[in-house]
Amino acid sequence: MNTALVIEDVRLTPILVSDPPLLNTQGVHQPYTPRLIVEVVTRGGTTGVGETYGDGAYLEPARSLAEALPGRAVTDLNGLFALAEEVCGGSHAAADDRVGAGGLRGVRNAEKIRLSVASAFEVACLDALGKALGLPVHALLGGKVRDTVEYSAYLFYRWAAHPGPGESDDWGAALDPAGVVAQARRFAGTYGFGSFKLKGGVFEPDREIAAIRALAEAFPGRPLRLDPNGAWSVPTSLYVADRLKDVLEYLEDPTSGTEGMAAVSAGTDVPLATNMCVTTLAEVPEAFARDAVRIVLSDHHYWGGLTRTRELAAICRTFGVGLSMHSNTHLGISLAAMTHVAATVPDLAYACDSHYPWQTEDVITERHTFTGGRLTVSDAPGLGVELDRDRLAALHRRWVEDDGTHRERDDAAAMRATDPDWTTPVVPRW
Ligand SMILES: O=C([O-])C(=O)C[C@H](O)[C@@H](O)C(=O)[O-]
Ligand SMILES: [Mg+2]
Repeated sequence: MNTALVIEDVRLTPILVSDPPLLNTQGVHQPYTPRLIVEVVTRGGTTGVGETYGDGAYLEPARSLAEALPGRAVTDLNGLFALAEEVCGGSHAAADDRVGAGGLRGVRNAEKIRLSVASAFEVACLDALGKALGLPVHALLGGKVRDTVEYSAYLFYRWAAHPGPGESDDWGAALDPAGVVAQARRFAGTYGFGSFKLKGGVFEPDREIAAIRALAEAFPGRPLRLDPNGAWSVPTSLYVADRLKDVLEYLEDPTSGTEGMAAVSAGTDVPLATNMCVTTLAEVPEAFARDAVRIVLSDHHYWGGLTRTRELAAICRTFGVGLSMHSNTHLGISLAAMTHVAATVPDLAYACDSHYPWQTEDVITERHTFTGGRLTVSDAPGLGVELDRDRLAALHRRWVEDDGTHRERDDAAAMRATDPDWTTPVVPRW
């Protein structure tokens, strides 16, 4: 073994990053949201970085893995996942939880949490290996098949400001079709995005139909998506699909569960996409057999990293199901990882999601820049990003000083600051 590639140390840094008051069916984003930054340091002196969800359920298995990893090589990615199974297996297993923030991204179980943790270590190992060899991460995944990756504008209904403390921005409120169109125009003008996804499930369906119609009028012929995070019944989903069938590229998770998604899919020609109904391998056979989804939105965190995202792509290809990328309040390390893996997937037919424009704080020295709605795939060694240690320390300090209010993402709790009676809505909501 090349001893320079042996892991000597692993550093974990939980942080809180500011987040605007973006609305979804469960409530509103908190002013600060947790992420976990993973650094893998080799004996050769190379440091690789990764990033994942940062709620408490992820920290405990991450600590177990960080303790067990030194002495192994950054090349041993299969061994990394076997080790994760050994050391994080039963730790802090959260049962199926469709009512927490995890409910916005499907089933929540110990395996998915473990994969979400291990994925950050995998990305960090690939970053370190790439830096050590002078190769970009995409080369370690077999090489890029495109030079740029397209992203879509991720539109949210939102308030102008958080009701309590929090960072401010100049986006203003977006609570009606005119507000959504204004937000989309700014996204298109600033970043060049050519397709638009609206986070729905916030208002009753007719109001959201009106917003999508307004977008279709403002951006004729552009791909549009609506994602209520499973908030609708099957009949409501079919009602919306019927009214928007001429303008939607796809409808994302209109209803919850494979059964419902299959029923909606059978009743409309609008393709259904998901980051909720199929988020684990165990869910693939039934969902694909029942034609419940046409597009899987992969999230490399919970699908278990970049290599496994490529495996998912092969499965989807085999069954004629499209693949794109889901996003969840992430920073520049994960955006770099998403871009590298997306660059290697041959049949990427849809613009990927990213929350990144909403995240004004980052832990890398140079922010990613979208041009024409695209990111250029980096050919620099590793992920092509550098950690900004001062920023990392400042965001960690915020995490340390937090009284616990923001260390767990809880959109319903954030909503209660405005509406004390708010509880996570039971689905179907409409
Ligand atoms: O496509 C999705 O469902 C998401 O991006 C999940 C997120 O949690 C989204 O709902 C959000 O940020 O509020
Ligand atoms: Mg979604």
